[in-house]
Amino acid sequence: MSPHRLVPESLALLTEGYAWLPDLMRAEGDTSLSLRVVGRRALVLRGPEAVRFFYDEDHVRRHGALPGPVLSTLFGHGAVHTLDGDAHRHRKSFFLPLLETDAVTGSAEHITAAWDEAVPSWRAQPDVVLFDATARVITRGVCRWAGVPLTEDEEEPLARDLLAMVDGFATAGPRHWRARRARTRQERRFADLVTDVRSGTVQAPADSVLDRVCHHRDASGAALTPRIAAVELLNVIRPTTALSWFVAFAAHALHRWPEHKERLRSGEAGFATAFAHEVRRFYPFAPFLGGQAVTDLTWHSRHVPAGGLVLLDVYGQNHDERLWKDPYTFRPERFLDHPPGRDELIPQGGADPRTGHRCPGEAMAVGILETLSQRLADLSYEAPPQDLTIPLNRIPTRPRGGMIIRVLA
Ligand code: HEM
Repeated sequence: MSPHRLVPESLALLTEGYAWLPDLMRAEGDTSLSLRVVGRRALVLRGPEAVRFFYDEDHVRRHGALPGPVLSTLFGHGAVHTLDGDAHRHRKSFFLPLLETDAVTGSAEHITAAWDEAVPSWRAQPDVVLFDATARVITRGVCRWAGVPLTEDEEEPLARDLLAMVDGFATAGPRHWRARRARTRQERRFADLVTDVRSGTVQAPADSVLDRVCHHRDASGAALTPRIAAVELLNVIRPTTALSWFVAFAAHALHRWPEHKERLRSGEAGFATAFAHEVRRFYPFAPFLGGQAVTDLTWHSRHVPAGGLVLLDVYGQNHDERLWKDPYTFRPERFLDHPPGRDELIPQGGADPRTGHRCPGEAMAVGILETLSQRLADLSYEAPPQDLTIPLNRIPTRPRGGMIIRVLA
């Protein structure tokens, strides 16, 4: 096989989705790959050792690596995701308190309370699209926890915009334009909120996420502009609401393998955590991560010149049989026997979140997914006939019908 493929790979990504890099790796019989992506040389890699290589700032930088359409929808221009070195470390320090137990338990408590408030209204409806209903629950809970004021009327439009920003980042056409409009609208609204807090018109609860973003200073010592503060505030609220994808997947898993319901209900030590990890490993969400080679790089005899792309095959690594026995079997027990190694399970990035780009919301994501999976197992509902397929050529994907449930009295 030729070392550098010349097929229009951006097109392959759009048509093949999550299977794109794993299929190429399989054809190569290897854990790394050289190819061209929109005319640029690229190195693709996976595995715990590759994770450490990828997260070494002497090898890969993020600035200039993320395409404009991804920034205009998913992350926001000027976001922490795009920074390197000192600028990154300073900005990241705003997010690091999310790793603390207070944030993990506090956010989960607020979101679980919002779930409990919503359940009676679900009973009154014939059918509930769990994906959409969960987004509304999480939006209410995370805003309360973060100190962001939100009236009941504002909940649904905000939840819809937050989902749209994630849903439209990897596609052209109407989903993408909806995502851009959603981001423009919410960046404006959150920037106004920051301005109001700074002027004293709105009170932010002391030490809340809202309070902290208004006072955060960058490496230069300057306060964040209202727009950048809005971008980073959204980088807490938006991905938390994106947990709706994992909750829909958790419901899908409980539908296909209902034996896990009893173990979730029983409160068995460690099982809910193992279940949350397996949902994050098994189901597709982030396909891969990308950066730019700082210098000419060689990985396992494959080369990429300075300025070329380096892609970490996230979905492929989470299903690599060298790391996971029977990778396509949903088996939470694997994490009871063996808690995930730092650089093995990487649905939210790898290496150390304190120094690199790994997701600072990972512990929150696991905590929220644990409690909402338990709530789901406790809920009395049936799933009416619906399309449960999860198309792998759609990024991000989910059960086609959004997991429709009928909540019983
Ligand atoms: C649905 C659950 C989530 C998924 C799948 C997810 C996934 C990811 C991934 C793949 C990255 C990129 C890592 C890298 O570039 O190396 C990331 C970064 C990030 N995530 Fe998450 N995340 C989730 C939830 C959260 C939550 C709940 C928060 C905050 C409360 C959060 C905040 C962030 C931030 C701020 C970054 C950028 C970090 C940096 O560049 O230093 N995420 N996330």
